[in-house]
Amino acid sequence: MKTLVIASGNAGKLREFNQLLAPLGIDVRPQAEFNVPEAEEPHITFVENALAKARHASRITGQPALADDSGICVDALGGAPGVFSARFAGEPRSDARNNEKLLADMQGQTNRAAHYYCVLVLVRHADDPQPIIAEGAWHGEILSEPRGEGGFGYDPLVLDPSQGKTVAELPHDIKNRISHRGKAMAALLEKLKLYPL
Ligand SMILES: O=P(O)(O)OP(=O)(O)OP(=O)(O)OC[C@H]1O[C@@H](n2cnc3c(O)ncnc32)[C@H](O)[C@@H]1O
Ligand SMILES: [Mg+2]
Repeated sequence: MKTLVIASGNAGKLREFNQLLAPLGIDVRPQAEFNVPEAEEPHITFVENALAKARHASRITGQPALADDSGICVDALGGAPGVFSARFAGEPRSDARNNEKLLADMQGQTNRAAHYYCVLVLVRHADDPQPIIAEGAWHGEILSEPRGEGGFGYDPLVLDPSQGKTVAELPHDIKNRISHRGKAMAALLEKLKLYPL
């Protein structure tokens, strides 16, 4: 069984990576198991932040590492919160306060279009010159009040019009199939066939 360190401290992401990868026989280990501290995310692009997180975890653990940098990009807010999604309402980070801020910023907006975006970066070792990079997006609309109990982060506010449900109302297997992260993972697994772990 191949071991893969997940370079994330987000419990919601870790749960989804487990659901996506454990059935494939990949032994998914959160970086916390190896006492990897949180990495800096100083960059203005998702891909640079994901690469920084993957390298950081791989350097400390000596294992291959997979990082995810993701966020919600809202058209009427010029793409915000984007790469700053985790800390939209400042420190300490809180999904509840981030969601309140998003609702406040969207008050009176008629254009509710938004998309989730995810970049995954896998490095075999910290100095891997050929990181595997894959991305996925998921388009939806920002509601004016939360619905649903599942998922994490902004999920109660994001409606998938084709499902008629918020992401927090979708069963996790459906979210994993159609989400930004699920699509990025499918693309990553295709690339991994060419360059196995
Ligand atoms: O960096 P790590 O440790 O992985 O954890 P994080 O929560 O800080 O992750 P990011 O820096 O990638 O920030 C992504 C934020 O975007 C939001 N987000 C990303 N994917 C999401 C999803 O599937 N559902 C809901 N919110 C999501 C959520 O608020 C995350 O905190
Ligand atoms: Mg982060």
